[in-house]
Amino acid sequence: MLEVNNLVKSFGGLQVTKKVSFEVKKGEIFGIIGPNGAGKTTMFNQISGFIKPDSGSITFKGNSIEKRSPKDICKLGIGRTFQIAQPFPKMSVLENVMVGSLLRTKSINQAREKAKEVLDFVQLNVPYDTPSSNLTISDRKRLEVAKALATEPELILLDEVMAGLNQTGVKEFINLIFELKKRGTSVLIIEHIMEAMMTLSDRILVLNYGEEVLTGKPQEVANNPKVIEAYLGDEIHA
Ligand SMILES: Nc1ncnc2c1ncn2[C@@H]1O[C@H](COP(=O)(O)OP(=O)(O)OP(=O)(O)O)[C@@H](O)[C@H]1O
Repeated sequence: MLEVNNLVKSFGGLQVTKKVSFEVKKGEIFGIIGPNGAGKTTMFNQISGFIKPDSGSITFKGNSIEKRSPKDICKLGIGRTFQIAQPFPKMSVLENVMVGSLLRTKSINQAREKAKEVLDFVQLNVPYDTPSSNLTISDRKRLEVAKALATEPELILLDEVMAGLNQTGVKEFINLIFELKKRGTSVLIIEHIMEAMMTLSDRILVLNYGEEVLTGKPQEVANNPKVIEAYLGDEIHA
């Protein structure tokens, strides 16, 4: 479904994506992990068109997308969330989600119905007219996912949607993501909560300093000494 090939990106002298390649299959939950600054969000930004790679290619359902705009990429079927959720603060939760659903329809009524359906699916259990600025962290995360889902993605990129949640919140999110998979949506996920990544992911790519350390099943990744070293860094030598 998604193929990333030899992707390279530098900011000034800092190379943050170093010839990274991977593919996400239809229906798969594919995780990306790595220490802070490893280049995970930069990878999402390239896939979703917010920054352009210096070289390499990204193909989605056979379409080359590395030079396309974020809107075109979203229309093709890739939705994303942002690490720092930024809802439109003066708008209600329903209106926020309608911004997403209006990508697929010009009818306000249809957009509203779609937005309600998505809000119910993510279990954002507040009245539809609640101003988004009044939401708790956990509900903001749900709204962030709802906005992305309203664009009807075939592949959704989730960037640390569980950060800051308590254990119950994390469990609820894991169930939600499994539910997405059941509905046929492919998922590319970045998360620091290792337990969640190990439970959810079919396969995991480990990045360190912009480079692939390993791609494998959760168990292979958890037991790999290179991965442990990437995480512990200097501590392991101390
Ligand atoms: N627009 C930018 N300009 C310059 N440097 C950037 C830019 N965006 C990211 N970087 C740098 O690129 C590196 C990778 O950042 P990125 O946000 O992709 O890491 P990450 O793996 O997502 O980290 P975290 O887990 O902390 O979110 C960091 O050193 C960061 O400072």
